[in-house]
Amino acid sequence: MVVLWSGEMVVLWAALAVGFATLMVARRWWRTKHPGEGPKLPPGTGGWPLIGETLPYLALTGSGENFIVKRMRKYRTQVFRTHILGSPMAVFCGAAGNKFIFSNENRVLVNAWPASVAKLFGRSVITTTGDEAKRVRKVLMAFLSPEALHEFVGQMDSAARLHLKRYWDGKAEVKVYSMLKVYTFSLACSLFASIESEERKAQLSAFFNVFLKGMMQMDLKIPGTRYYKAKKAVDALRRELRKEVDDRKEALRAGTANPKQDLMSYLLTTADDSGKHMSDEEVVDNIINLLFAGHDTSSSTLLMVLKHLAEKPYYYNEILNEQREIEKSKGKEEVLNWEDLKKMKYTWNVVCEVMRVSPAVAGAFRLAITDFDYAGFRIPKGWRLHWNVHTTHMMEEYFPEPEKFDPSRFEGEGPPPYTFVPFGGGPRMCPGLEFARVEMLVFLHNLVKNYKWELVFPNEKIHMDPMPVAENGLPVHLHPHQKHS
Ligand code: HEM
Repeated sequence: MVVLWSGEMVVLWAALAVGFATLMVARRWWRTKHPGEGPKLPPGTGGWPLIGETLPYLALTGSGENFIVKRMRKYRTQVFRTHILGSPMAVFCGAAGNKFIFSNENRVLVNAWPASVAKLFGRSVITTTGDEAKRVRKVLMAFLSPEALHEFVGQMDSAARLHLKRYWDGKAEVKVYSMLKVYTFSLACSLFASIESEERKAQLSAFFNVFLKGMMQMDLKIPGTRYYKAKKAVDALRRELRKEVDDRKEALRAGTANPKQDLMSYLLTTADDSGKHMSDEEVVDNIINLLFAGHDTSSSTLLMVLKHLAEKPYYYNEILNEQREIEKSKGKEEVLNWEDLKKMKYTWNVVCEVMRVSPAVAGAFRLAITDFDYAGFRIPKGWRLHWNVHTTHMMEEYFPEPEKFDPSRFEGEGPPPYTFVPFGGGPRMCPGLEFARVEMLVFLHNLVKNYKWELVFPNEKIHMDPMPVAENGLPVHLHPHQKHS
């Protein structure tokens, strides 16, 4: 019997491993090119080895709209294939594609974030699927439903007034982008965890910004890299919020905290259908999750609203008239309530039109959990799936003259189903929609009734990173209205 010395063994195993890997790659390539009988793969290309079409996807706009529009026109199908961010991917276009994605969660596809991102978020709403996701979302909705939010409108109004007083009043110029981020983060700290101290908010915000910068990077486990720093920052956030949870539990036991005072209290006291409560870790992870999903999205949307209103005085004036009517119906110190929000129809139509032409979120990703056929094409199990907001919003067949800014599109019945999708749709639709609507309307009410504003750089560029960001932070000249006697 020949005895191989350990060096030979290593070489043999290495050769076997390389051979096996080559076979697997060749098999996958063969299956892609020759899917056998039945429907073919959607039209498209896998691009370059390994990187696929990631570079052209990212290069065009940072969120892929032009990349998608170009291919939609070229292939003239409801779905095309590409290879981005390390996976073969099917891109679903238009209302039919959105409907398919939104209606098939847990049947043929599931919500899917890259593993490195999921690791940072722990066990929370965006990382769970199936029954677990339904359970978590149901508990979250105890706080995010319109009924629960009725109670928070006044608090949001007071927060908006305080923010404007502190950061805008008396200034000739403000940088809108950073101010909006301060507003939405501060509001989230108050309403999610009753954190009011400015010092504490600043500390959490610092951790949070490091986390945001590094979360979409590769997990290289190398000190100094963005992902490594993000991991450290999210661990610190967890520790800080865990302290808040411990204090709150104690206060709830002692009867000195209200079970409905904020998101944290709701999560600690709301049981799921089987009577089980979230663990402390889950409460913390879900608060971090909502801070992430719910503050940059609203501030980026408000950024675009303020830009459009500065450029289009007609819509600004119409909004001002609507908000003045509401103001007139109230006492000076009286805060806004749910009934007032119902009267802000015109303002909301303008916000919707801004979200149509300049959406904050580009779309989302899913994972095919089985082979399936769509529009006459075969989509293999394991592929990533993408639906895109902006491309649908710019389709002539749903929105005539799509480049034209026209809030009247949202009057009456509004756009047909699955065509206006800034918040997604189906079981994974944004659960923060109502929260976002209230926080944005309350802010706009307070801003327009006090100020008009003018862009310092009228043609300031907006780029997607991955949400709309203004090149210079959108500085504006502030013009306070004359006070009525
Ligand atoms: C204008 C502001 C906002 C926009 C445009 C927006 C948009 C979206 C979109 C497009 C999705 C993905 C839906 C999908 O995967 O199909 C999403 C998910 C989500 N949003 Fe929002 N969002 C906003 C504000 C908020 C706020 C304020 C909160 C929390 C208070 C929030 C919490 C979430 C959560 C937790 C998810 C994940 C849901 C899941 O995976 O089941 N969002 N949002």
